[in-house]
Amino acid sequence: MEKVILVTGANSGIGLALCERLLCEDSRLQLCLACRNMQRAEAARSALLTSHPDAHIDLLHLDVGSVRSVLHAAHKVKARYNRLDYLYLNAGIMPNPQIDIKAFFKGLFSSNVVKMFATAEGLLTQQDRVNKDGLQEVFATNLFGHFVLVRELDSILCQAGQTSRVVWTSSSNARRSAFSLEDVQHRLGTEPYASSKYASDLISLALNRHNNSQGLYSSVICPGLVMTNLTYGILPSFFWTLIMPIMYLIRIFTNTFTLTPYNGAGALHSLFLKKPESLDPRAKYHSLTSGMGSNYTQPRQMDIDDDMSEALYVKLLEMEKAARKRLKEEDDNKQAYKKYLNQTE
Ligand SMILES: NC(=O)C1=CN([C@@H]2O[C@H](COP(=O)(O)OP(=O)(O)OC[C@H]3O[C@@H](n4cnc5c(N)ncnc54)[C@H](OP(=O)(O)O)[C@@H]3O)[C@@H](O)[C@H]2O)C=CC1
Ligand SMILES: CC(C)=CCC[C@@H](C)[C@H]1CC[C@H]2C3=C(CC[C@]12C)[C@@]1(C)CCC(=O)[C@@H](C)[C@@H]1CC3
Repeated sequence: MEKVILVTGANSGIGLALCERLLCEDSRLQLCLACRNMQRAEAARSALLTSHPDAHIDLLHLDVGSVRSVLHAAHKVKARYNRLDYLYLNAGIMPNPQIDIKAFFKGLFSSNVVKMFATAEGLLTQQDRVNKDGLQEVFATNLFGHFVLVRELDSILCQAGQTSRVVWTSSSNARRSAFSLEDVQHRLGTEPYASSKYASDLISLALNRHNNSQGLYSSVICPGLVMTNLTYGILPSFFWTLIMPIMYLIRIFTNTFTLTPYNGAGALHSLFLKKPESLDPRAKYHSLTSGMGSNYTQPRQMDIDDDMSEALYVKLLEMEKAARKRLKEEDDNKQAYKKYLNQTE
């Protein structure tokens, strides 16, 4: 049987570019596009089929920000496939981003200018909100839903005599100082995106510790700065169009300005080609682009430690248990109410 690959957030940007690159690599792959909006998912499948008419592309409804949707989607995946070779955890959000203009101009004339363009450290804040599960939306989407998905798919990811891979689309915006074990959802701060991405770096390390012996390997990548719906949400699109020539100019000095989704998906693609045993669990694999526009991948050590990653892993397990309990209670209450209605009729 051909390799089975599931990509979350596959209908646009980096996720869609990854699917295109994977099909160019091997058009016989079984691709599963896991998306929250089926209309956009259909459009993505049509676009992929235009360039690869014989490709095997399935769609799966998945709202990674909802635990119920994750459990339902995982159930469907297990019914559809008897193996899962690659699970790309790519869906992500950055709601209500705000740029600190003063910090931007200050950074522009400081020795930290290259770092500022690569990581946006000190430049970017977001306004988060609580979702239906009672969780912070950024945490729920970028981290927790994906964590529950990996756990739920464990039976087809960890199979005897076979290796499987989980790849997280993290970011160079991930920063230890934006994350706190006392506030893993980042309820109290203004950098939920940086916090959620740092948490995904930690969780990847923990997944390796707990699952390598069963043949499951986890890695993290950073796509660089890519022009997608996510980045277009940061500033008005006319502004981006206006500064595009400047962006290409900056790329001469900053290899992290990958700019196109194709370039951004470079590290995701290169991990597909690498043997899992050869990967460094403490490295983040960066998509980079030279001034002339050629694309390459480079591993860089992450600022993470085992104790913190284990502590977060334990916390997420507890949160997962609580979420499952809450959903079960909801289902039981619904059942009891239905029964009551039937009896009173
Ligand atoms: N662009 C950049 O410069 C960088 C991006 N990244 C990361 O790359 C990843 C992909 O983002 P990018 O391609 O840039 O942006 P896009 O907005 O184009 O892609 C994000 C994808 O995630 C999906 N998504 C969002 N929320 C959910 C949800 N609750 N359930 C299911 N799918 C969801 C979106 O679906 P929909 O179309 O329905 O919204 C979309 O398909 C993200 O994790 C992002 O954080 C990291 C570093 C830099
Ligand atoms: C290029 C010019 C002249 C102005 C743009 C300034 C900022 C809008 C821009 C500078 C660094 C960028 C950046 C990101 C967003 C846009 C910037 C802040 C990200 C935070 C986008 C999402 C990510 O995950 C990061 C890897 C990006 C880091 C750099």
